[in-house]
Amino acid sequence: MSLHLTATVADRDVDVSFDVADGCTVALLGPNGSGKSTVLSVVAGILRPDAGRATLDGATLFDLAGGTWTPPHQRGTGLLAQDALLFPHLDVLDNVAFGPRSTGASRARARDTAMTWLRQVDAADLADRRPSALSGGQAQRVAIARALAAEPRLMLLDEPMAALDVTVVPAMRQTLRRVLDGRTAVIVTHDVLDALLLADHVVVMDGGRIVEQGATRDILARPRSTFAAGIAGLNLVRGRAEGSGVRTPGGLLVAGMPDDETVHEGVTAVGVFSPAAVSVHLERPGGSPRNVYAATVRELEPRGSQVRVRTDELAADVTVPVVAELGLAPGVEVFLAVKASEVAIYSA
Ligand SMILES: Nc1ncnc2c1ncn2[C@@H]1O[C@H](COP(=O)(O)OP(=O)(O)OP(=O)(O)O)[C@@H](O)[C@H]1O
Repeated sequence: MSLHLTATVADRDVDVSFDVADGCTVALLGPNGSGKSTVLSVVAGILRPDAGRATLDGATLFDLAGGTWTPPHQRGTGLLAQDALLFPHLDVLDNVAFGPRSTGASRARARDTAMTWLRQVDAADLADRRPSALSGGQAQRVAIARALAAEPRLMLLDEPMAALDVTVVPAMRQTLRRVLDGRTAVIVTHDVLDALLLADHVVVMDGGRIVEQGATRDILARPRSTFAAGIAGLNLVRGRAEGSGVRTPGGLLVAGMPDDETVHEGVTAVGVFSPAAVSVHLERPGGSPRNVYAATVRELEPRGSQVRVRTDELAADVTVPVVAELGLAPGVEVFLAVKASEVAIYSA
């Protein structure tokens, strides 16, 4: 059940092309407005692109040059949105039985199938409730069962946990991990844990374009886009390779450890380093060779025994006593320092 997609939506400035291999889950990541939901809508058949072609396991979902447009209900795709959108007048069992019923199963058989799926998502005990008597998390479990009961060839999930109380998210993520295992799926998410635990591959979008894609662990370990670095919790500076460093468009030379195989003088490259490797000073530090940036503290964020100090472009993790000693607060001017040995430089 592999998906091949190429699509352009001109008025939203979205232009993408990617594949999802059989049985794999791809996470679509990217900042707000980058086009993730647009891509899902195109695949689901809710939105007609201006150009492009998509096939699912060889069947054409659309081919605009050839004039083919398969309507949403004939695509074999199951869409799970942020909100469960259950039929309010049907009880849970009949909500889930809806898919099998509409493909011709008898009432009894459809209800059997529905019960099987409700068990899969740990919601069998809710079978005779009305949607109005469900919590958000319970309703979303039922929505997952309803989508799966229709036996989709491709599952599309648009931030399925974004509307849920944070306390129910870990259990829901476990359920999704179980039911998506071995299925072909695309999940839109902002959460690094969703990417790590649910997706084999990630596709990172920005401004309607794909800026990087690859195996989840590769992208999160060696991000090449600011967005992927952000969700991986890493600092990233971009520029051109120069000597053993990266020269940013602002003229700053960031010294690091270049990956000799990919980094050649002048290529577009990134310098990537952990906030834990960054020290914070009130005076410009001298001494051992280090990269030093002047910056203004924008935000302080507690992280266990550390505090993440965010500036416009970079972040540093320091201890609480350091925050107190330096009097760090939003608006304070600081110098951030990172040793060249802590900066990985690779082509972008
Ligand atoms: N119904 C619509 N009509 C016209 N333009 C739209 C519509 N929905 C979204 N857009 C525009 O299309 C672009 C992509 O939006 P889209 O919702 O696909 O992004 P997204 O990555 O899913 O964002 P988010 O993370 O905020 O949900 C944006 O410029 C947005 O303003």
